[in-house]
Amino acid sequence: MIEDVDRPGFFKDYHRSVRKATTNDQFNEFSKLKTDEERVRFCFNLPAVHDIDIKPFFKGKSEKEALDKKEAGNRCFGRKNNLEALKLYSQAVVKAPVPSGKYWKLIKECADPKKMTLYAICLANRSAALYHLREYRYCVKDIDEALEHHYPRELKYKLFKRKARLMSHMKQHIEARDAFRQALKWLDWAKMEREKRIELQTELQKWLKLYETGKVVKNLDIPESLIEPSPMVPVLTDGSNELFPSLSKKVEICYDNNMGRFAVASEDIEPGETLVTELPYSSILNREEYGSHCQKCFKITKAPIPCKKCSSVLFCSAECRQASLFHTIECPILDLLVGSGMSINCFLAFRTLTQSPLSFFLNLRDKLTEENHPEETANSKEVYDPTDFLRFYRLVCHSQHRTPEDFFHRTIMVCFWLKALKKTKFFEGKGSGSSDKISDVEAFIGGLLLRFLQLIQFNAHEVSEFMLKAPKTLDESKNESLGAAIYPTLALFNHSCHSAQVRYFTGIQVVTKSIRNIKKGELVPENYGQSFTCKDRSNRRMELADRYWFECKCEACQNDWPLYKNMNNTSMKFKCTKCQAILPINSETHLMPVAKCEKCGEQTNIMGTLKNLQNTEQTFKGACKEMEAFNLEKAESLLVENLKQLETCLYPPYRDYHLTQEAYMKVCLCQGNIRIKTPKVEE
Ligand SMILES: C[S@@+](CC[C@H](N)C(=O)[O-])C[C@H]1O[C@@H](n2cnc3c(N)ncnc32)[C@H](O)[C@@H]1O
Repeated sequence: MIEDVDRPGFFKDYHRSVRKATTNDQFNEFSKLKTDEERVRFCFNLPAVHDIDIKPFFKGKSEKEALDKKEAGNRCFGRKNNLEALKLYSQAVVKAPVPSGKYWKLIKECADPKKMTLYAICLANRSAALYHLREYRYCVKDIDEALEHHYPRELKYKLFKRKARLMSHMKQHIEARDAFRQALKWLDWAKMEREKRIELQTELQKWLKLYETGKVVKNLDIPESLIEPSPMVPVLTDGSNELFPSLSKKVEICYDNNMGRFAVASEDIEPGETLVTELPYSSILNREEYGSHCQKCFKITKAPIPCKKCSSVLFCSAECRQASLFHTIECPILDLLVGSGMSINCFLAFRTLTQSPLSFFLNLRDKLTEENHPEETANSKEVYDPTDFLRFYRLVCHSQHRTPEDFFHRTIMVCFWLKALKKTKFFEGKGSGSSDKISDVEAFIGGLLLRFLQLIQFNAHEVSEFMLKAPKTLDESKNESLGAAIYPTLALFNHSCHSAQVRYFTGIQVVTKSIRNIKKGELVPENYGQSFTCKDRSNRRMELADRYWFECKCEACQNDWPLYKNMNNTSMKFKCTKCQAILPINSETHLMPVAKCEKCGEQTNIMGTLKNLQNTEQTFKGACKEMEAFNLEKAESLLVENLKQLETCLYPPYRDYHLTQEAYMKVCLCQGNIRIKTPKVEE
C-alpha cells in the first residue's frame, strides 16, 4: 500500500493529478519501459510532476516553550511531584535550542548566555528529578549531556558531585573518583560565600581521600538503584546455522520454482525451540510512537534526548542520536513526508535509503543488476550476512508481475521523494542543481527507491510491543504495532495459515520460537497475519493473494480447517502409535477402547490417550495459574510440556492444542518489548 488509509495526505491528490495530466501515448510509452531507472527518469520529465511546491518543513525549537516547561517542571519538583517534573523537564529538553552547528554560532554572536545554557540547564534539572526517582542510569546520561552542552561553569561542581554519588552507588568507583575530582576542580568557579566553599571543599576532599586510599564506602545515603534488566535474547537452539547465522542449526533455506526460497527443518523441531534471532537491515517507527520511543532502537524513552535541530523525534540516548544518520537527512523534510500521507511501508523504503550515505550506494552501483537469482541463496556456500545490502536488495519483488498502473503509482512516489531529497544534503552536490531536472546520480537513486518500494511490499515485518493493562498481569494484554522492519533472513520464510512460530521483539531484534512439532524435511513456515484459527479460508486466501501474490495451499487451506470458535473436542485425529497415520475418532460415538489403523493394522489404545488428555487439561490449568501469578518461566515450561504431550497423540486442528499455543505465545510475547498501559488522566 502506498498511501496510509488512516492518515490522509496530499500525495493521493498529487498522484491523481499527475496521472490525469499523462496522455495515453505517454502512458503507453511508460508501460514499455524495462528498468526502474528508466521509469523514474521518464516520470521525472513529466511537467505535471513539478506542479507541487516542495519546501523543507519541520518542527523547530522554541526557547519560550522550553522556558515555560522548565518553570512548570521546577514548580512540580518543588512540590516533590518528581514524575510530573520529569515529564515537564523532558518537554523543555526537547524544545530548548541546542547550542550546536549553525544555531550555536548565532548564539555566540549575540552572546546571550541564557540562550546558550538553556538546553543544559533543562537537562540538569531533569537529572535532579531522575535522581529522586532513582532512575540513576538516565540521571548520569543527562548529566553528561548537560556537561557537553555549555552547562554554566559556576554550577558545574554541583553536577559533578551528583554524578560522583551516582557512580559510587552504581559501584563504578573509578568514575566516581574522577567525578569527585572534577567537582573539586569546578568548585573554584562557584559563586558562593567563602565559608560555604570551604565546607564543600572539605566534604569533597574527604570523599576523594576515601577513594584514593582505597577505603571506598559501599553505600551512600541513597538506596539501591532500580536498574531494569533489558529483555534477554535467547540463544538459537543447537547453535546457529553456519551459512545463515540468524537461523538455528535446525533450519535451512531451500528453493523451488513454485515457492521460491523457503525455510525447512534440517532436524526434528519441538515446541519451544528458538529458531530465529535477527537484527533488521532497516527499521522505522510508527508516527504515533515518535513522542514515546527511540527512533533508532525503539526503546521507550524515559528521559528522551532530542534531535539537535527539530523537536519532532526523540532518542533514548546521545549514542542512538549519534548513530542515526538517517535523521540528519530526514530532519528538514520530516513533516513534509508525514503530511504526504504515505504508508509505513513507504517510510521503510525511504529509510533504507537515508540510513546510508550516497557514496555507499554509488560504490555498489556496478554490482546492482535488476535480475534476481533467488535459487543462488539456497545453493550458495557463501555466508548469508543479513547486514549486507545485497541480501536486502535481492529479496523478492515480483517486478515481472506488476501492472503499468502499479509501477506508475510507485514511480510518482519516488519522484516526490527525489524532489524532497534535493532539499536535503543527501546528494552531496551530485544532484542536477535544479528542482525539475534529474541528474544521472538522482536517476540511479530513484531506481533504487523504486525497487525498495516493490520489495518492501512482500518482505516487511511489523515490529510490535506487548501492552499490559497493569504491571504483572496478562489480563486484557495485547500485541500492538510499534513500526516496521526488514529482516533479510526471516524474509526468506514462506507462509502457512497453520502457524509454526511465535514472533516477538526485543527492541528491534526479532526472535521466533516454534509452537509445534516440525519434522525433518518439513516446511518451517511463518504466518503472514492470516491464521486459520481466526479467519476463514476464503478471506485468508483473498488477502494473501492481494498482498503477497500467491495462492495458499497449506494444510489448513487444503482441508478447510474450522475456525477456533467452531472447533470441538469430539472429533479428533489420533495418531496411530505404530505408523503415525491419522485415526479419525468421534469421542461421543466411538465406544471401543481401541482403534485399528487402516494403514498398518495396529490397534491404538484410545482410552489411554483420552486419559493422557485429561492430564494435559490439568497441566494447562496449572500453567494458567502460573500466568495469573506472572510466574512466566514456570508457565512456559508447563505449556511447552503440554504441547509436546498433545503432539504425541493427536493431529491438529484440536481445540485444547490451539488454546495451549495461544497461551504459550502470550508468555513468549512477555519476554520481548513490554509496555504498561498508563491510564488516561481526565483533564
Ligand atoms: C517474504 S517472501 C518469502 C520468501 C520468498 N519465497 C523468496 O523466494 O524470497 C514472500 C513471497 O514468497 C512467496 N510465498 C510465500 N508463501 C508462499 C506459499 N505458501 N506458497 C507459495 N508462495 C509463497 C510469495 O511469492 C510471496 O510474495
